[in-house]
Parts: sequence; structure tokens; C-alpha cells
Amino acid sequence: MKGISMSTDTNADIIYTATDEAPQLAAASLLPIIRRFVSEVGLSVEERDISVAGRILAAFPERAPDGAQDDLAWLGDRVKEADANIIKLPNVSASVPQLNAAIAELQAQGFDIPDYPEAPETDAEKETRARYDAIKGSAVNPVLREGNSDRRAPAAVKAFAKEHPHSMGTWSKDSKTRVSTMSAGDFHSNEKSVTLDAAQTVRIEHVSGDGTKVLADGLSYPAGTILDATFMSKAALLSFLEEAIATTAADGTLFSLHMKATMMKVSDPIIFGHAVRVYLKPVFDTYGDALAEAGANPNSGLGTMLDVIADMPQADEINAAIKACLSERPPLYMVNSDRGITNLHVPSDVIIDASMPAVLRAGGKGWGPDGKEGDTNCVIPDSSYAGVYAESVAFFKENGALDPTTAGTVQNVGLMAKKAEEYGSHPTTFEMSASGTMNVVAEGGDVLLSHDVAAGDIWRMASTRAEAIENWLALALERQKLTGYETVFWLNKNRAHDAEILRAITPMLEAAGAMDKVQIMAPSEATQHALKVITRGENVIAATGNVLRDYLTDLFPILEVGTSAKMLSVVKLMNGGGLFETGAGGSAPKHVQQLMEENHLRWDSLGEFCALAESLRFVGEARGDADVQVMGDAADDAITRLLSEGKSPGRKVGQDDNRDSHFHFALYWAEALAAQSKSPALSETFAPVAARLRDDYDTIRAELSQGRGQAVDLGGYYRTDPEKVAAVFRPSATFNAIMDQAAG
Ligand SMILES: NC(=O)C1=CN([C@@H]2O[C@H](COP(=O)(O)OP(=O)(O)OC[C@H]3O[C@@H](n4cnc5c(N)ncnc54)[C@H](OP(=O)(O)O)[C@@H]3O)[C@@H](O)[C@H]2O)C=CC1
Ligand SMILES: O=C(O)CCC(=O)C(=O)O
Ligand SMILES: [Mg+2]
Repeated sequence: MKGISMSTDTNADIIYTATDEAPQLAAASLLPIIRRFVSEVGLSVEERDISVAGRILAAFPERAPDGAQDDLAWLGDRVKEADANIIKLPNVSASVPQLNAAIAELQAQGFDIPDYPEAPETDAEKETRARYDAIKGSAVNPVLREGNSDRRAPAAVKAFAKEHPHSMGTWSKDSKTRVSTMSAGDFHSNEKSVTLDAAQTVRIEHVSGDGTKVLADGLSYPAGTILDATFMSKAALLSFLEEAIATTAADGTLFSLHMKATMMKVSDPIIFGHAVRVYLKPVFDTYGDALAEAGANPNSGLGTMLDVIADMPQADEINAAIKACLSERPPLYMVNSDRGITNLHVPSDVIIDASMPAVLRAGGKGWGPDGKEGDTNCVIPDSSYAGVYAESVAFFKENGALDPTTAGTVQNVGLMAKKAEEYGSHPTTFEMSASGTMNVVAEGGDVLLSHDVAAGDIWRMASTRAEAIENWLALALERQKLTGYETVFWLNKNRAHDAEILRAITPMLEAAGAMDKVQIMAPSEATQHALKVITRGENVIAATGNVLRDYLTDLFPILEVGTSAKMLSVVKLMNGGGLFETGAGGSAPKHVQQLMEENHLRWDSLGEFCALAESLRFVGEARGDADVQVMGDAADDAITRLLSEGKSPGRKVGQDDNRDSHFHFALYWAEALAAQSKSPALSETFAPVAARLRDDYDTIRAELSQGRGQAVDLGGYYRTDPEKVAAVFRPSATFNAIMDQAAG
């Protein structure tokens, strides 16, 4: 049953994660194929549930059926074992509106779980809130990613994009698109950093007129850990946002805000809320108190606010005031102009890693409320990484769009292990209740880092462990050796944190004799360099921190190969295991909507195919099992053929969809296994499978396409009904019979 795993502590050879939305639906069709094939080499596959619904139910075990277990916690231990082998599909990192929707759905399905307490007062409410806050935002990836990240477009994918380039928008030299970012008072400007020369246990305290309040205590770090502390000034943010709105109005462009409210689940919803307040200032000036009293929280977006307003006595007046404000202010960049969903409706609708590359790919365009494309002011409040996008805008204005038929590639090696850098900072991020001083204090009483803060400022501490840095550097040098590509470390020596990283890696580079084999450039300069290199048709490795890992592994694939879904994304776990992620993108909620309306799933499982091939090779190598290696290599052959024969899903109903691509993958995989000669036994086993799939090709294709164009019912959104999903995703009795046939 999806949502609650009843599995016992078995240890299958491959763990496949059950997640959300499009990848989860795709798994209903793909997993039976994978199980069928790998059973022939004696491998078992087990699903572990890390979906939002599954995690909610696991957070209330006392209310769930007996035997339900917390699969994320189990996986958190499993990734530390040397033989871990996990295929990780993308999962929803839930914003509050998404969490509320999932809770409501589970309640309607009969689960006795509490509402999300917006303003917890009693101890019981605070306890409930704490359990939900652990699920909120990016709660899965930081637990599983016990290693650094290696993401790149597979050679077959690059070759395909060169032959069959995706569409690219046209850039004009007089495009008014720009990036607006803060020049003072932001996380970047206020950052302070220190490297611990001995192991330390620290506490975080807030000293104000009311005394000293300990916000976190007993935080232990080994020697060599880099600790950073910084804050975003509320006053500086508000004046920046006002100015950005004025600039947008003067430019006559769209206003767009690009944040990472999912991964940066504490800081970014607050910043998003300030943007909603500033943009709708006239509304808040008049109705702010009434809105607050009714429980409208701008941090959850305009969409949720409108729901609250609907039940207020002044609903008509407030709605009219909002409408008037929207028409007087610069037009908002839209998520869905047909449905009137703006950039400010839901904090998780516009996520910077995917949204900025989409603007850049489209020639600097976004969608306006009139349903037309327009130039846009891309507002990215913190300036730590905004320069990457500003530099990209400048480059494309000057040089025109990238040409995918000739472009080289940017591969990424990302520092991610042990919750590195900003992406691990959720538990140590705080919104200041009063002005005062924030201190990071060592056990002996030494103040390691200190800031004067004002009420409303957002302060955070992040950590990066020496072990993670060493492993990252080694991985970058290993990739350089394997590829021969030039390698650039994206580090800004004038930024506090980066300067500490440089201090750590310089002796390591010297010891490895690699000092003159790598380059070090600040992110803006490195962006310009990378774009020049790939424009020339050459390749480069970008060794970056955790945030840039995320940003660049959507940015470059989307420009180079049209999507990040086709990325190979490997996490070499520090204790020896392998975590094979699928693509670099997310769960594509738009795809589920289309499926429900017209039974077409345009999700491309190429990321899953690539992860599977890697996972098989990993087991094969670890166990010295040549047949398993053959399985992995044959999966790669199938991927190449799938691409070259154009069997990837199309965007529109009537074209092939996800299920058709799975069938072709199975067919080509079987044919590759039948054709290879390294393992005669496997060839003999798969020859009849391939023959049956080929003989029944037309029947299977016809059966797969039944019911396309019609709405489908999945029995839920966050917790679907497995039988209904199977009916939709396995519609071919002929194909199912071949796949369900017992191995051997
Ligand atoms: N590793 C993880 O667990 C990740 C999780 N996420 C989570 O996923 C959710 C959605 O994130 P969002 O930023 O919208 O990003 P998505 O990547 O889901 O969506 C952006 C767009 O990319 C295209 N796309 C992405 N993957 C595929 C695919 N496999 N096949 C075809 N097209 C694809 C789609 O474009 P089009 O509309 O043109 O078809 C889609 O609308 C969020 O909850 C986010 O936190 C995000 C990234 C990684
Ligand atoms: O965990 C998340 O919220 C998103 C992760 C992500 O975008 C990525 O790893 O590329
Ligand atoms: Mg990402």
C-alpha cells in the first residue's frame, strides 16, 4: 500500500524509492519491467516509500496501522552501509500549501492525522507542528545524500541533442530582461566564516534586552569543519524589493521572483512572504491587521491568502483591492496565465534551479498575465549566486542563444555530503524575534561568530565538514583524470566561506600535485568562462558547492540538451555504497495534471534508465558478477537506441508517452541482451523475450494506447490507489503477461 510501508527489514539488492507525482506514476509501469529483467541475474528490487504522504503517516505511527515503518529513517541508516544501492527518484519537497493538501487528502481517505497547526499554542500543537516541520521542504535529500554529487549528461544524450536540437528562444541585444539582486545587507554581504581547529560542541544564542536565549545547543562538529554564519537584513530586503518593483515598472517588464522555498525551507518562505507583502503593500496597509487576524499568512503565498479571504466578511473589498493593486503594479510573471496563477501564489511553484534556466532558454522571456511572452526582471534577493544568472543574461544578449548542435558540455562535481553548506542549514536558521546579537559560542565560552541583528532579520549558520571537502576534491580530480576536461573550482576568494574552502583545499591540491591542473574562479567569472568553453564546443568540469551544484545541473542541461531529466546523477556514498538519482529535475506537477485530464504522461524516464544502468554496473563491479555488468551495459545500449530511434515521450496526447517509452526500453533491452555474446546464458534467456515483444509489437502498442485522451482517476494525488494506478499504467495485457512471467 502506497503511503505506508509494511516491509520488514529485508535487504534487497536494489532499493527503488516510491516518491510523488510524475516519477511515482512512471514507476507503476517501469518497475515491473525492471523486476522482470533483473530477476534473471538473481537480483531483487524493493520499494521504500519516501513520498510526502508516506512521510506524514510515518510521523504519526501511533495513528497508523500496526507495523508501519519510517522508510526515510531506514534509508538514512542504509546509505551509511558499504553495500547500499539505491535508485532515488525525485520527491516533492513540500511547501505549506502542499503539506496542507496532502494532509487533507489523507484525512479524507480515513487517516486520523491532525491538521497542520499554523499558530501552535498548546504543547500538543507544538509537538504536532514539530513533526510536520520535519517533513516540510527538502526533508529527504539531505538525509540520503551521504556523499558528494557527480552529475553529467550521458554521451548518448549529448550526441542525440547535437543531432536533434531542442528549440531555443531567440536573444536580442536590446532584451530588457535583467537580474536584480541586493548589494548590501544580504546573506552574501554579512557572511562570516571560521574553520574549527579542534572538535567543538557549540551553541547558538540570541542576546537581547530580554536576556540570553539559547536557540540551539549541543551542536558537535569535528576538527576541520567550516562554520559560516550570516543574516539577511529585513530592512535591506524590504527596500530592495520596493526598488526592484519600481525598476520593473520603469523598464516595462514582468516582475519575477526566483527562490528556493523548498530546499531553503526556513529562510526562503519568509523572504517570499516579504515579497508578497511589498508587492501588495496598498492591500496590507489597509487590511493588514484584518488579514493577520483571519490567519492569512503571506509566507504561504497569495493562493492560500485568497482562500482565507474568501471566508472573511470583507472578502469583496479585499479582493477588489488586490485586483486594483495587481493592475497598477508591474505585471507579474505567471505560473499559469490561463488559470490566473501568479509567481506569488505558491512559494514552491517557481523554484530558481528550474525557473531561471527556463527563462534563459526562452531567450529571456517569461509568461505575462495576458498569456503573452515578455521580458522580465528576475528578482533574486540574495547576491551569493545571482551573478551566475546575471552573467548568463549578459552573455546571451551579447552572443545570442547557445547552439545545442555544436555546444560542448559542463559537468558538475558538487560538494554535498554531510549536509554541506547552506542546504544543511534548516535546523540552524532563525527569524529574529527582537534586535540584539547572535552568537555562536564554543563550549569554553569563546564566541566563534557574532552578528548584530534587528527584529525580523533571518540569521543562519551552515557547516561543511573536512571529510566531505576531501572527498569532493578527490572526486573532482578523479573525474578530471577520467575525462581529461579542464576543471574549474567555482570559488570566490573574496567571500568568507569560499576563502575557508580555499584554505582547506590548497594543501590538498598541492599534495596531489594538482595545483596547476585546476583553475579557481568566482562564480560570475566561471559562468562566463563555462559559456565560452561550451560555445567553442569544448567541455569543462565545474567543481562547485552545494547550491551551485543544484543550480548548474539544471542550467547547463536545460540549455545543452533541453531538459535536466536526462542527466546522469550519481552520489558515491562516503561509506562505499551508491545512490543513483534520476535526472536533476523534480516531480513535474504539470505532468500529473495533464495525465489526469487526458491520460498522457509526458514524463521522460531517461533519468531512471540511466540510474538503473549505473546501479547495475555498481552491483556487478562490487560482486565481480559479469552477468550483472552485462545487464547494465545492455540497458545503456537500450538507452542509446531509444534516443536514436526517437522513442522518448512526446508532449502532446496522441504522441508516444511515458508508457510507450518504457515498452521500447524493454524491447531494446531484451534485444541487446539477446544480441550480446559476453554472456551466452543471458542471450539464450532473453532471445525468446525479445522475440515475443517484437512479434506482439503491434498488439502491445494498440493496447497501450487505449483510453488516451480521456480523463483518468488515480484515487488520489498524494496517496493514489495502487490498483487504479496499475490499471492506467499497465493497460496492455499482452505486455504484462510477458513481464509478469516468472524468471528462469
Ligand atoms: N531530487 C529531487 O528530489 C528533486 C525534487 N524536486 C521537487 O520537485 C517538485 C517540482 O519541482 P520543479 O522545480 O517544478 O521542477 P521540475 O523539474 O519538476 O519541473 C520543471 C519542468 O521541467 C521539465 N521536466 C522535468 N523533469 C522532466 C522529465 N522527467 N520529463 C520531461 N520533462 C521534465 C518539465 O517541463 P515541461 O513542462 O516543459 O514538460 C517540468 O515542467 C518540487 O517539489 C521540488 O522540490 C525538484 C528537483 C529535484
Ligand atoms: O531536495 C530538493 O528540494 C530539490 C533538490 C534539487 O533540486 C536537486 O538536487 O537538484
Ligand atoms: Mg535542482
